[in-house]
Amino acid sequence: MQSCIATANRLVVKVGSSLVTNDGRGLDHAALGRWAAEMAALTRMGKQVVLVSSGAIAEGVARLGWPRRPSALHELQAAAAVGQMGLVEAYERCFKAHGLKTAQILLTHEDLADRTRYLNARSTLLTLLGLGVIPIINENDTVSTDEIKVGDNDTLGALVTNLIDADALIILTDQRGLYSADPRKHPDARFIDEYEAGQPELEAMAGGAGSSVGTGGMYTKIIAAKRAARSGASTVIASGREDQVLGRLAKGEAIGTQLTARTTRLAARKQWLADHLQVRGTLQLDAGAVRAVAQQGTSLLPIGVASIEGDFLRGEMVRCVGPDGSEMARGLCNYDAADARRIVRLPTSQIEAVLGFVDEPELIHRDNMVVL
Ligand SMILES: Nc1ncnc2c1ncn2[C@@H]1O[C@H](COP(=O)(O)OP(=O)(O)O)[C@@H](O)[C@H]1O
Ligand SMILES: N[C@@H](CCC(=O)OP(=O)(O)O)C(=O)O
Repeated sequence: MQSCIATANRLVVKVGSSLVTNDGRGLDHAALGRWAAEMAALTRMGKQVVLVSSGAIAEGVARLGWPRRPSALHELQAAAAVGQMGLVEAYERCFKAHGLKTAQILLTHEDLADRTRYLNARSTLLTLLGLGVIPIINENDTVSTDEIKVGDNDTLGALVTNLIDADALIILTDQRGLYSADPRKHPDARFIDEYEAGQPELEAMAGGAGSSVGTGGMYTKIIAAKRAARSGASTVIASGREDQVLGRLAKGEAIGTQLTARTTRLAARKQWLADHLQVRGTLQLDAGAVRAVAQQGTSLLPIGVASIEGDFLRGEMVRCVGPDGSEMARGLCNYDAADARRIVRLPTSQIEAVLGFVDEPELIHRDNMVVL
């Protein structure tokens, strides 16, 4: 089997607390340096890399000289604030050694649940990647209370994977990958090389929370892989202590456990389009446009739209109906309702003359449309 990382262009790499902090003893600077060197090599191969790093609380606990991880929320939040400083300072230094700039992004659940904030987070991350910067993400633990937090960084890694349409998620941890049972308790457990993400039997293999340093254990990694697979991204769970783990995966070597997404990214996106978004308006297509979209699989151009109902913003979901009023497709409109009204029935070449700008030549791009 060739690792899915070989063909992935955009990657999210998640590293867990026990790895980052030497099992809670304090930041493992040598390990951070090794991962930074490997991620730098990936960027030289043309891949875009986002790092999701845990370890703020564990590092804060070590810096404050506390004997163990506290349980009171305000103490955890205080520890996170102290530890996050050390984390980003160390990463900045490690990436700088390879000529790479870093950016700190602290996210909360609300940033990913609220549509406007979601789009802002997405566009900031994509801008940073376009600039060749390595975004380093963690949950904003100091302001996240139980009710509103993502809770663990495996889940955060999957949410970020979906947020930026990454091709794959790599979860580095303190085990070689997934075993048929927790290897700490079952030394005879069988190693899993590859499995289809989202299969229920995986959840049975992963016990509860793992080490005393991290939060998730293997269970949250399995659920993260299931989540990432919904947007068509496969997940690799591997040991962060394995020599050259990222570089070897990028060369196609099968290391760790690969949890493969069954659907392609495009098919997953279309499923999401079909299921999840609120419809804000209606485009009435002429018979020629219905034929082109439904039978020839083309994008929807303004010339094929007779009229528009509703009030929607650029990027919002609209319904496409035929001359008989029946819904035949849905998609994300490239223009807001007011601009779209001004360009319907016109050839693409006239968009600029009418609006003074061209966002996209089509009203709805094929990739952002699902035909019903
Ligand atoms: N089926 C399994 N295969 C491998 N590890 C497992 C399994 N079930 C539970 N675990 C435990 O999960 C731990 C990793 O989770 P965790 O400590 O939260 O790591 P991280 O900090 O990297 O997120 C392993 O050390 C292991 O003890
Ligand atoms: N945001 C927390 C990480 C929580 C977490 O999920 O840790 P882990 O299970 O080690 O990935 C921190 O930085 O301490």
